Order: sequence, then C-alpha cells, then structure tokens
Amino acid sequence: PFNYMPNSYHMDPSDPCYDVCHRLVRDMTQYGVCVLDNFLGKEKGLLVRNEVLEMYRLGIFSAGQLVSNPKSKDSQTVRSDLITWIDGKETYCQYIKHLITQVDNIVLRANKMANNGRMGDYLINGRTKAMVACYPGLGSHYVKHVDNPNKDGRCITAIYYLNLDWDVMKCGGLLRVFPEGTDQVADIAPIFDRMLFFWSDRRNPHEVQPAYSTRYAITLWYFDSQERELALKKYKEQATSALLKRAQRK
Ligand SMILES: Cc1cc(NC(=O)CCC(=O)O)nc(C)c1Br
Ligand SMILES: [Fe+3]
Repeated sequence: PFNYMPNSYHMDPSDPCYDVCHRLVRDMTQYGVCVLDNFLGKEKGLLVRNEVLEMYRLGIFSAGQLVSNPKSKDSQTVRSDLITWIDGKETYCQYIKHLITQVDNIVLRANKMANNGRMGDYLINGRTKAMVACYPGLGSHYVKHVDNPNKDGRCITAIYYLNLDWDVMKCGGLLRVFPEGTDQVADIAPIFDRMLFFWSDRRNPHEVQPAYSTRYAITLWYFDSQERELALKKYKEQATSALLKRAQRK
C-alpha cells in the first residue's frame, strides 16, 4: 500500500510533518513508545469520531473473539471489545481513511528519516487494515498481552483514540504498557485525538483496564518487510505440510 520514497529521502525542517516524525523516531528509539496529542485537530478528530459512532449505531461491529480466561475458574472473558476491520475504501469511512493516510505518511517518513532509512532497524513496507474497536463500558477490558509475541511481521502498533472528555478516574479504560526491562509502567489515557505508537513485540506487554464508559479506538499494525516475508513463508510451509499429512491419511 505504500509508494516507496527514494532512499535518499530527507525532509526539510519547514515540513509540518518534520517535527512529528522526529518525535516519533526519537521516542521509539528511546522508549519504544510515543504519544502524539492533537494528532488530527479537533475538527477532523470529531469527523472521524462521528463516523465510528455511526458505524456502531448501524451495528457494524461484531464481538471480538471472547477467549475464556484459561487461568480463572469462572467463565469471565479476557476481552470484551467489539471490533470491525476497515480498509478505508468503504463509503462511510472517508475520514477514517484520512486518518489512515496521515498515519501511513508519518510512519513511512519516520522510517525513511531514521538512521540510514530504518527506525528500530525495521524497513516498514505495509500494514494491516484498520481495526476499529469499542469497549462497551460495564467493566469491559483486555488482559495483559503482547501484540506480536512470535514474529508474525508486525513491528509497530499505532492506536488512535476517540474518547471526548475521558476522565480515567471516572471511566477507567487506561492502557497500561509494561515496557520490558524496567519497573516503570506507561499509563496512557485513551483521550480524544491522541495517537499512540509502540513496538508490537515482547518489549511492550500491555493491558486495557476495565472501562466504565464506551471506549473507542482505531488500531493499525505496521509490517517490517523482512519479518513479514519470513512469517508468510513459514505459514505457507506449515499449511502445505498440514495438507500433505491430511492427503496421506486418506
Ligand atoms: C485485536 C487486538 C486488540 C488489541 N488491543 C489492545 O491491546 C488494546 C489497546 C487499547 O485499546 O488501548 N491487542 C491485540 C493483541 C489484539 Br489481537
Ligand atoms: Fe494489544
């Protein structure tokens, strides 16, 4: 989905994206987590939010897989968010598409701008569709997990929050990141027009604490070309050998 910029790509400091990209490169390199507030601005942010609310009203969301928590005895579910996947071409998502384009541009430019065109030593060349998630309040949450524990190719998690007047004391719903190698936790309130990036692998286990108001977020996962290629190759091999085994049994 990206049109590659030449490797010798350098931004001029007057480019408005320049400082945001610098922020992203610096924070990802230093902390592995980056928070950008007022990402789209109030007007555009509200337009994106209205599209998501409209989708929710239309019943487009479906329940995220309810995995029963293996550890706990009662049948409590480990996540109770509602999700839907958007590629941005849908007629009712023009502003979500605008958001996706903005995030693509910043991630791609930051990747190109970092030392010799790699941020975190990744070469980012693609991403998943956008996952629009809604935690319907009532204590809905997501247990501590790693997005990409086994090298499936995803290197950066990018989350855009849409929640107006979100007060964590009243509404909960805090995203708590437990960066590897330190006792420090990063508590991120899912506030309106906030953009969050973090490395998707084991460096950043995270959880969503119980939310008591409806909590919306849009997530994109960016692929590292090499890790993704390897993951797909391994996946194909596993699928083929599974087919062969089944064929031999017949
Ligand atoms: C589908 C899916 C969603 C998430 N979302 C969060 O971690 C919540 C982040 C937030 O809303 O603050 N993570 C994984 C590993 C999968 Br899979
Ligand atoms: Fe996650």
